[in-house]
Amino acid sequence: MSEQAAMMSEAANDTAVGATMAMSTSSPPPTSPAKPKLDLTLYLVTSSSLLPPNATLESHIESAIKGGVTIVQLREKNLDTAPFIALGKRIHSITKKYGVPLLINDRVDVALAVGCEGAHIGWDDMDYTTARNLLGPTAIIGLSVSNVTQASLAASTTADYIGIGPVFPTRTKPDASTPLYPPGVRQILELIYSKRPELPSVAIGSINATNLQAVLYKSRPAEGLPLAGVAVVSAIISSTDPESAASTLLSLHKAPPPWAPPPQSQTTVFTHFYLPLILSKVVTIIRSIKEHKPLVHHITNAVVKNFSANITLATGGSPIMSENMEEVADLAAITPHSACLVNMGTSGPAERRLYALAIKENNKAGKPIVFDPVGAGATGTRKETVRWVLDECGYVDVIKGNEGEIRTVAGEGIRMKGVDSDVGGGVEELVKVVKGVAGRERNVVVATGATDVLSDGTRTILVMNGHPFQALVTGMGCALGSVLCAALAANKDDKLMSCLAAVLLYNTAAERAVKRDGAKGPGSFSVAFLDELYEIGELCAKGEGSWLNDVKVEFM
Ligand SMILES: Cc1ncc(COP(=O)(O)OP(=O)(O)O)c(N)n1
Ligand SMILES: Cc1nc(C(=O)O)sc1CCOP(=O)(O)O
Repeated sequence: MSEQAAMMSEAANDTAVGATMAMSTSSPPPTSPAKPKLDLTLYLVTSSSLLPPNATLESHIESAIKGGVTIVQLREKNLDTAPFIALGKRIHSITKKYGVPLLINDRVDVALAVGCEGAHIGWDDMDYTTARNLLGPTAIIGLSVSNVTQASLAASTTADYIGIGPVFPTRTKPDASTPLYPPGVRQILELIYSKRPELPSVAIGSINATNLQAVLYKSRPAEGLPLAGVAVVSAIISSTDPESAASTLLSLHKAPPPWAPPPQSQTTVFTHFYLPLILSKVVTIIRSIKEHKPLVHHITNAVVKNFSANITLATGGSPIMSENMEEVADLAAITPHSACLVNMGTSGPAERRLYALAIKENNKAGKPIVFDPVGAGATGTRKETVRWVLDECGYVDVIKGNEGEIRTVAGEGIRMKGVDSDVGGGVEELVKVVKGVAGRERNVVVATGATDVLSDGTRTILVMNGHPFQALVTGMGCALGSVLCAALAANKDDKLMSCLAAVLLYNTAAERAVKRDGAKGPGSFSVAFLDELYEIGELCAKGEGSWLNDVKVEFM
């Protein structure tokens, strides 16, 4: 008998996690044991090479289980068979104590020898059918997928779960495929759901305490199973306190993300029948800006700072223009009513670091972020900045841009001339794009133009108010970001409703401004516009909504 065969036969006599977790090695016994309970909430995948100095894998795994890890995978790329099996047995004796399943990565032979609960199989490893035949029907078998084609094949097996990755670029697996980012994970979840609706999945690849909630939130399909959990290597294995690293990840998994609207808060039905109710909410939101005087932290371009500050003040908000990295966390936490504008009008490497920090800190504090992808399609650098902000920096509550910018965000190969948008698609086409981006990002998108299009992916509104002079004043477009921030900071319940209030305020102020005496061109218009913003705020403070009599909105 070979050494490997001897070990496999010895392992068959080992007891797995209780009787229920034993797995068969040949033909199943007459009364087949049940499959071990599979809880993928927090999946620890190991790598001894990433342990901190002096730590042992055994103690690290035990601590991580105490912190809340629900399943462990032994993934050791540089171990020969015998030491791999020996390590597997030591780890299994720990995981069994806690009733946590242990799987072996890639090596079905080692899984059999250890007598643990199953194996995780990659695309280049043993084929699923052979692995299932060897491990038996009660073993847990997981399969890796990195694209929809693999997902389709994996979902046609009887695998117990799917590992989807990499979500982000990761140093832990140098040969990993192209990152999927949360929207790519969502596409795979939708595909899996269409083939095997009950099949659970985990995501893997650079998931940590900073991005876990964004991964779960942004990858959630409109219909079907969300991710059952996340799988991590370095976030726990490289920590010097694996118990607290695991418990932090677990609590983040269980808590709703701070940016999620309170349950049942989005009750506004956007139809013409409800227009009076919608407009009365608009008045309430603008009044609440006056009441709360929300702080609007501007990270914006040099060209528009002064104008944006004045617009914020006229609306009833409190502007601060700060690009100091040291202040970002304090500004996000200083008051319950604040929001942050990230406008990439003039952006270089230092600004990009600032955007990342601002998004992270405001996400943590549950404060809304409005992202303005200025000139998104103009250069490769800007396109990459947009991709990076949305895919890798966290969650942005609102994306506001002109048609060209929003189409670029959607992934269209628009070539913009600077920051202007003259892509010339029809409104119907733009509605599809705006809805698509909002659905993909699970946020609100505001596309500005002669007709403004607002959508949260489900509810879509067209606003046909405003005046052509708005396009002739530098900073007019950017400063709408300030008003969106003020409205979102004052009312977090329904973000689309807050955006609608901001857009109606802005465009109605423009229409009223040109009717003022002396507003004959863009210069005098911009002054009259500030006055009108202020005056409409005063009207709303008195509960007065007659300024909304001329609104032109369409609900879709
Ligand atoms: C939970 C989980 N998902 C995916 C993988 C990746 O497995 P694989 O494709 O076999 O790559 P290696 O881990 O062998 O590098 C995983 N291990 N766990
Ligand atoms: C083991 C593994 N599999 C991946 C996949 O894409 O299938 S990514 C990956 C490494 C995950 O490690 P970390 O959490 O340290 O980034």
